[in-house]
Amino acid sequence: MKIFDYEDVQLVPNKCVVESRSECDTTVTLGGRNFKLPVVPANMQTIIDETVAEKLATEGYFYIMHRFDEEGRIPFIKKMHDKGLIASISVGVKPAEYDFVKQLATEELVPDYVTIDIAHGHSDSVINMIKHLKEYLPTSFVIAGNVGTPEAVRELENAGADATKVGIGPGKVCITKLKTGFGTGGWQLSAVRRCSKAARKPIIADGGIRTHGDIAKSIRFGATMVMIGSLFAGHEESPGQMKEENGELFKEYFGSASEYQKGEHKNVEGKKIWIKYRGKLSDTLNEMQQDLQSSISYSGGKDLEAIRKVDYVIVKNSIFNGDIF
Ligand SMILES: NC(=O)C1=CN([C@@H]2O[C@H](COP(=O)(O)OP(=O)(O)OC[C@H]3O[C@@H](n4cnc5c(N)ncnc54)[C@H](OP(=O)(O)O)[C@@H]3O)[C@@H](O)[C@H]2O)C=CC1
Ligand SMILES: Nc1nc2c(ncn2[C@@H]2O[C@H](COP(=O)(O)O)[C@@H](O)[C@H]2O)c(=O)[nH]1
Repeated sequence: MKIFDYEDVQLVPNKCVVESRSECDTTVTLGGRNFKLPVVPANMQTIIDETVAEKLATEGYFYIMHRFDEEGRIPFIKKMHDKGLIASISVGVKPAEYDFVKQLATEELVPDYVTIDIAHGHSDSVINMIKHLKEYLPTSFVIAGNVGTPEAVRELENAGADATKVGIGPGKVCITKLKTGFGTGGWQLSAVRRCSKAARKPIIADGGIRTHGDIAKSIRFGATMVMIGSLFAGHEESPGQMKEENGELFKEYFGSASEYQKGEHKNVEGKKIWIKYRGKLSDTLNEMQQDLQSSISYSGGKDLEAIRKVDYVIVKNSIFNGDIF
């Protein structure tokens, strides 16, 4: 098995067919809707809140609201639908979540997208939740995860998932790889490649994106969409605390399985870091779009499909995926 990660690979340019990078189309379709970028901010409490979700939806970006404000989900769906925006929420797999899904069906509050968000998605608990969602909310687009193997992708797809999310442990605030010895940290790009070869439905590559060029690499190896946490942390709009140190501003970014999220030190697989303040989210989104347009131009095409066909070379081997421990 050929194993590599983002920093080990470079894509090989093809002859340019556009006169300006602005001609390159970065839009993607997921669940029958078009979005401006093949990128979704991570469904984490220090990355997205209702204000950020509304901004993203209004401006034509895909978003997934986190699941950590359980009571807030129903009012959130109502608010988004009242404003004519997509409602995209997350659920877990505990018994109360089954009742929540039934309540949505009873009240005819149908989210457009539902993401099942747990650490070890290749499990009966996720398969059962996919079936429950398909029974009660058959028109919702179900994203299930997280997984790291082709077998898991097939099994979740066969259970009814409309897309799967790939990435166990490559995240910036993830310590799963250190605490358990398992995961796709250090070979996330290869895992995306293996999973996408087995997939019949879209794959969302989740975690380990450290530069905008990694988005193009994810697409080259089969991702339809890329979920990103750390590069979206630290913005003016990012939820969470800000601090000043030696005249510089920082914002917190913590893992969903960290003690900061859980409120206790039990089964902790995440940590907190401070990200240097980055300014406005729109500036980052615009720069991502420009960089991806440039990637498309180097691929010798006019849209994301062109990236999928380019050659690549392995330039080095690494296991730390940009993280310094
Ligand atoms: N993408 C990634 O690499 C990772 C992401 N996370 C994020 O952290 C958050 C919390 O995740 P999670 O703990 O799953 O959510 P929950 O705390 O909601 O746990 C979901 C259910 O799965 C069980 N569970 C969790 N981990 C395992 C495991 N390794 N084997 C068997 N059962 C398990 C839990 O039981 P019990 O707690 O009793 O075991 C619980 O019943 C999520 O947002 C998730 O996305 C966490 C780790 C890795
Ligand atoms: N192992 C853990 N993974 C986590 C945790 N919280 C979130 N995540 C995953 O990380 C990505 C974001 O990765 P990044 O490299 O872009 O920062 C996120 O989407 C989750 O899948 C956690 O506590 N532990």
